[in-house]
Amino acid sequence: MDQTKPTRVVLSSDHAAIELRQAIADHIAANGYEVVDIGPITAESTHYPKHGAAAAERVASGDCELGIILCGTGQGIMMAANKVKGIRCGVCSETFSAKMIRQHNNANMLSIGARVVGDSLAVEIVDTFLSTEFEGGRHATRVDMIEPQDS
Ligand SMILES: O=C(CO)[C@H](O)[C@H](O)[C@H](O)COP(=O)(O)O
Repeated sequence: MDQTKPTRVVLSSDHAAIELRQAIADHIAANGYEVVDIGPITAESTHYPKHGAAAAERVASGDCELGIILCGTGQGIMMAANKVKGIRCGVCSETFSAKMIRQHNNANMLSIGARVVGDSLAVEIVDTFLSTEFEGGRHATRVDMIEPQDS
């Protein structure tokens, strides 16, 4: 990461995670990250695929360096994000996985289930994800193999 300017982090969710998304946005903004919260604003029922894809596009385009997305389980919105070329998103319910998806998988997006983990654990997971760097080396070879090869 370029340490000379704040890391831009895109946030999105579906209706199941509006309050947790706001708590995460406030927390990471207070810690010096630039938050790009692309909504939705209300808790009206909505469709997680469009919100996962919209956040993923922000990361894939380079507008944001990292992304954090949330839905009820974290699973559906993660699946949608991972359909976007260049996105590596993992669902985490504990901090060890949040550390490893950065160190070994160079994940550029994190997904959390608001109906799975409590708010304080979610914030710990976010902090771990944001503060862990990719190790490179043998892991870079493997991460390169994830991207579909053009035929
Ligand atoms: O967990 C989810 C997908 O993996 C999402 O939160 C879905 O929107 C969830 O299925 C929502 O269910 P709801 O009964 O419509 O709130």
